[in-house]
Amino acid sequence: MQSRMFLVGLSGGIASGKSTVVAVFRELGCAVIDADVIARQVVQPHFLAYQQIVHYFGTEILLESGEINREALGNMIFSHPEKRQVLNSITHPEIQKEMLKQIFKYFVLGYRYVILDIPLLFEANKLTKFMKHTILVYCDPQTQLSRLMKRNRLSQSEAEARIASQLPLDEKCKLATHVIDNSRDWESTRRHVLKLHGQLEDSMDFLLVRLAAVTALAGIGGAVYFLLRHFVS
Ligand SMILES: CC(C)(COP(=O)(O)OP(=O)(O)OC[C@H]1O[C@@H](n2cnc3c(N)ncnc32)[C@H](O)[C@@H]1O)[C@@H](O)C(=O)NCCC(=O)NCCS
Ligand SMILES: Nc1ncnc2c1ncn2[C@@H]1O[C@H](COP(=O)(O)OP(=O)(O)OP(=O)(O)O)[C@@H](O)[C@H]1O
Repeated sequence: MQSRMFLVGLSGGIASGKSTVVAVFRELGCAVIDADVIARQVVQPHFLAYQQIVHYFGTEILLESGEINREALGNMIFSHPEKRQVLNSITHPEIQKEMLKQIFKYFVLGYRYVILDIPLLFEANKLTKFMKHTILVYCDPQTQLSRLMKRNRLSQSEAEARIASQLPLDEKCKLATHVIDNSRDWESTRRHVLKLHGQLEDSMDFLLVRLAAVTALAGIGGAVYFLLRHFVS
């Protein structure tokens, strides 16, 4: 097991391309934790968040199977900021607990860094202080809108409401340590991810070099102390 590990936060806007970028990092063997996947797990029936959601939003947001109707809940929260706030306050603590467990798992497995894909990373800015790097997956506003409308089959006003529920991408760009522009074709995004992956691996080497230097200095200090104690009276 390695002794030092660091966290890399990855974020973006709705439909800006986080999953697309993360797929390349996974292909390169990186450990990735996806907050959207965890957000789906923690609202399964019998989980605490599920019970709280049904209690607040009512049984009309349930499918016949008893599972949460995500489309209905999405329509409700993206057009009502106060309802969105309630859903966030129910789900976010559960998501964070599960993320911590998974970070620990990757630490035990010996990974030197873990990429945390968190859509609301910069909105909940208290998380960024734990991260050595933050990556923002950007795409220009028109491309974001059209990709979101196409993928989720939304009208323009529905898609705009979802985009408006998050900090503007231009603002997030200023807060990130790295920006990947996903406005163009897949291949140009892929090239950018490969380059950034190289930088993350290099910063890992730098950590190892620092660790080696500190160990060497401690060894030299110990040797000097030993010589002084035994040969200088
Ligand atoms: C509202 C829900 C039911 C919609 O589900 P749906 O399957 O349609 O979308 P999915 O979960 O795949 O999210 C897609 C994207 O929507 C955006 N989004 C999701 N929740 C929120 C939110 N509370 N505020 C702003 N944007 C959000 C993110 O960019 C996310 O990547 C779902 O997103 C949810 O439960 N959200 C609350 C939990 C949360 O904040 N998740 C974001 C990760 S921390
Ligand atoms: N470079 C690209 N060229 C064309 N289409 C793209 C590109 N990148 C992503 N897309 C498409 O845009 C949509 C959004 O991409 P993706 O799902 O990766 O975004 P996301 O940020 O993970 O979204 P969300 O946060 O809403 O889940 C998808 O339908 C995807 O296929």
